[in-house]
Amino acid sequence: MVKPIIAPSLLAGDFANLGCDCHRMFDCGSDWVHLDVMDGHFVPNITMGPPIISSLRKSVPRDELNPGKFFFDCHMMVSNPEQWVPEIANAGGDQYTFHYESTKNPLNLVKLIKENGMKAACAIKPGTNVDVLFDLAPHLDMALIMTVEPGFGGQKFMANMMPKVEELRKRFPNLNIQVDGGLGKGTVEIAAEAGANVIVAGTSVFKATDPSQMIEYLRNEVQKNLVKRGIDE
Ligand SMILES: O=C(CO)[C@H](O)[C@H](O)COP(=O)(O)O
Repeated sequence: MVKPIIAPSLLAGDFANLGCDCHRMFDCGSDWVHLDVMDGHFVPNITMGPPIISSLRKSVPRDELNPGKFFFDCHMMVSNPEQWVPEIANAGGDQYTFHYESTKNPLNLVKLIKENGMKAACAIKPGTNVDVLFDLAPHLDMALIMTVEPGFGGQKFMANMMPKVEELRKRFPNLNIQVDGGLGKGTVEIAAEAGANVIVAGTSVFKATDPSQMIEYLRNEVQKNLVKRGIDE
């Protein structure tokens, strides 16, 4: 059974005020915040790394009574993802999403992430076949189907990625399936219908007049479809 999880991407926030934006998103009802780590090598952009995540964690400490709260979902768009696992764990990351395309041994990497106390997730770029996730999925806490080429916010949602989501959902009814890129009103409906339950949304949430309403809208769209499939928690 899965539930709707809405993860605003701080990539669309104000980089001079990331701590405030992080608090604002949780105050607006987000389940997670999505932190896009880019190294300028795996993708043609550079964003944040362990020092910023560590500062954000100090600004938004974990709630010991509610361990799932204030969840940092770290999307590692980096070459050599093995290198950063301990640092992201020490910085306060809760989930480590590596790219399938960036590692030679995904299963070993999953083990390393779990040994470091984080949840393990694997992402695939638009050009990567979903089949690569079938053997790995039973070991994962989440799979991420990219709906844009990774690297930049504000791009157009690729609806032709939905067969990947459908195929994964058919095979793994209890897996968290995340979509990332171009999600908002008009596209979340398509992703939710395909079976996605974890929605990353940067531009649509940060540019909304009322981010709380947008987060609620995204959550309702996912919930409706999970109920339809009979897999809601
Ligand atoms: O991973 C990303 C880019 O690589 C971002 O998380 C993603 O693009 C979200 O931004 P938006 O909702 O504005 O499309």
